[in-house]
Order: sequence, then structure tokens, then C-alpha cells
Amino acid sequence: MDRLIEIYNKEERLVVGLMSGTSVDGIDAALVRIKGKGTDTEVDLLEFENYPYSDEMREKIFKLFSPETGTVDKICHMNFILGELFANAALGVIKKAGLTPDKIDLIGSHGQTIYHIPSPIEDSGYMVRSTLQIGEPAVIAERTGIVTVADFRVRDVAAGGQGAPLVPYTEYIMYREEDKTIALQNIGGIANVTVLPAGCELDDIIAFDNGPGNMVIDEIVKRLTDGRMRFDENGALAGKGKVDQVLLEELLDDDYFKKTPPKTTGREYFGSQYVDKVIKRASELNVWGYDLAATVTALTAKSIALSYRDFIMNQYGLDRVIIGGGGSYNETLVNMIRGYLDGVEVLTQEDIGFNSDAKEAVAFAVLANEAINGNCNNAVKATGADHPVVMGKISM
Ligand SMILES: Nc1ncnc2c1ncn2[C@@H]1O[C@H](COP(=O)(O)OP(=O)(O)OP(=O)(O)O)[C@@H](O)[C@H]1O
Ligand SMILES: CC(=O)N[C@H]1[C@@H]2OC[C@@H](O2)[C@@H](O)[C@@H]1O[C@H](C)C(=O)O
Repeated sequence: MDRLIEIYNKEERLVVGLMSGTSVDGIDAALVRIKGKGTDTEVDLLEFENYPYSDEMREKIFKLFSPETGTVDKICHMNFILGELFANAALGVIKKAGLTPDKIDLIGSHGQTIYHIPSPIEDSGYMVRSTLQIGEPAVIAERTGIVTVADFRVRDVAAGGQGAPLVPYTEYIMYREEDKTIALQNIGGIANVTVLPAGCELDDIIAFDNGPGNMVIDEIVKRLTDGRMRFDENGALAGKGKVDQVLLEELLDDDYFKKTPPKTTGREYFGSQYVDKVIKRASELNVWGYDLAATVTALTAKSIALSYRDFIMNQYGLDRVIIGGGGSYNETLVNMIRGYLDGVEVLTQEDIGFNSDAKEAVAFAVLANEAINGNCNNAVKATGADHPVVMGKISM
């Protein structure tokens, strides 16, 4: 308890944020210095590293996503294995910064989402939503000796929210401007956006998952190259193709894109079964190779642009879009988004001096810092929760 009080009383903390996203490419570890709390929070990124999963580990994690292959024994065991990997990532980034674990105040760990049911399902007389992130925080705390805050999403779900997206709260703290409406567009496996209307309060922000980010592009590229390529590096393949407008419009005619925010989605919806359907229809229309890569890249780009038109621009206008996440390195994708958004400034996190990869890991460091301060750290407008809550469970 003394340690917790000591951390609580500090004005400035060194915090490690850990994140593994839906693309399962590895663990992002960010070491930050955080001063203050709430809207007075100031964050400096001191060090960042991505610790990629081995192909074997990645395959094992992917198996957990499907009810047929993700059996309880595997989930039980992988929770502890991932705890070890997350601990190693934390220790790695601390060492890279030339520091030792005893100098670090906190770890904020997202874990790995393996299942997410954002819409309520009735069972045994209870209507519940649910979500599951693994990567045992007790193991992280034990291996590092650092107080670890983790398992954030569940408290928001318990309060009637979808448990996602959580990053908007931190974006509100870090990016809000008085006279510009800004969209922070993350393009990971899923594409998700936070909109900060000019001069907004926390209750004014809008955030939702637009739909697929790289998830469909990655799977198509994997299948087109018989597994030789895992993603379309810099958008080179899509850049050589021509978008098939018939297939594109059919794919855009999807219930998810029409749904009004708040809304979240995941691999359960835009995963490999979705791609099976895309491929079937593409074969009927004779769309293949570079053209198919271009068409699914346009699907991500245009669904993002249309979501701004339908849910944001008519009400708030839009001055600037800042793209982050791995998709910001896909030049074809970013250029397509620019093409669909006439008159809006489209930048990447790098363009404004930040790091696209570190952003989510930094967010979980900030959420942990808020939890330790006892501050509510969910944006109810984004998750749909009934009220603000303090998310994060503490492993001493
Ligand atoms: N150089 C590149 N060119 C094109 N695409 C890239 C490049 N680098 C990364 N990507 C894409 O970014 C993806 C990883 O993005 P990111 O790490 O942001 O996802 P994530 O955090 O796992 O997902 P989410 O935010 O949905 O949880 C890769 O799967 C790949 O599709
Ligand atoms: C359940 C879950 O892990 N959701 C992720 C996922 O990846 C992107 C998008 O879908 C977003 O809603 C969320 O992650 C980010 C970090 C968030 O909570 O803001």
C-alpha cells in the first residue's frame, strides 16, 4: 500500500504503456513521462519499441479468435504466456531507455483482445455485452516488480458501454483545439476515429469504428500471394491496380456502415469469413490481383470518408484529419482518403512530429495514470456507457 501512496503523491510519473492490437503483429511498448492529470496531463514519449510476435506465436493467438479452435485450455495457457511476453516488452523498452525497472512507477497494459461482443446478447435471463483481453497482469507485475494497471475495457462494459473505443479519452486530453474540428483516424486492423469538434468538452466528442482498416487488405494480400506477403507494403500492390466500382459499391452497401455511432466492430465481422465472401463475389465479377487489392484498399478509404460525411461533416464540418496506425504507411490508402475528402487537410501522425505506432501504447500509459489518480477515464460518448467509470484493475 505504501508504494501505491508514494506513486499517488507524485506530480510526475514514468509509465510504460503496452498494447497488442487486432492485427497481432506484435507488442508495442512506450515509455512516457506524464505530468499532471485530467485535462492538465502533459505527455513526453521517451522511448518506443515494437516487439514482433514470432510466426508461430501469431498463429497460436489467431487460433484463439475462433470458437472452434480457441478452446479453454489454450486460452487459459496463452493468458500466462502473453503475460510473460508483455513483461519482456516492458523490461525491453525500459532497458532501451537506459533505465532500470525500479525507476518506473506504473505499467498500463491493454493485453490482447481475443473476443469482443459489443451488442447485448440474452442468456439465462441476462442481457449482456462482453469482451476478453488476455496477457495476465499478475505475471507482468511479478516479472517487472512494477505496479500494473490492466484489463481496462471490462469496467466500461459493466457500466453498460461497449468497452471500446478507449483511446478517445486520451486524444481529447492530448489533441483538442479551440478553433478546429479534428478527426484522429487510426488505421490498424480495424479503422477507428475520434472527432474533436472545435472547442469541445469531453461530452462533445464523437468516436466510433469506421469499419475495416488493414484487416481486409491484409487477408486479401495474404491469399493473393499464397501467404508470401502479410500486408501490402506502402500500398505498392494496390497502387498498380484499378478499383472495380461495381464490387466497391456492393461492399459499401453493408449494414455496419449504415449504423449510427457509437459502434464498434472487429475480426468477428470483418475477418476471414467476410473475406471469403469478398473473394467469391470478386471471382464472379472477374476482379483479381492488383485490381482486387486496389478495390479493398478503396473499401477502407471510402468507408472512412463516407462515415465522415454521414456522421460528422453535416453537423461539425471538418478541418483536419490526422492518420495514425500502420495504415498510415500505406501510401495508396492515404492518397485514396485524400481523394475522397476534397478540401480537408489530411496529415499523418509523423507529419505533426508524433509516432503512428506508439500512439495506442501511449494511450494505455495515460489511462493507467488516470486510474491511479482515481479519475474516470472512459469517454461515455464514445463507448455508450451509462456513466463515467475508473477503468483498470491494479496488480500491486
Ligand atoms: N509499411 C507499411 N505499408 C502498408 N501497410 C502497413 C505498413 N506497416 C504496417 N502496415 C499495416 O498496418 C497493420 C498494423 O497496424 P497497427 O499496428 O496499427 O494495427 P493494430 O494496432 O494491431 O490494430 P488495431 O488498432 O485495430 O488494434 C499491418 O497489419 C499492415 O496492414
Ligand atoms: C475490443 C478491442 O480491442 N477493440 C479495439 C480494436 O482495434 C481498433 C478498434 O477495434 C478499437 O475500438 C479498439 O482499440 C483501440 C485501442 C481503442 O479502444 O480505442
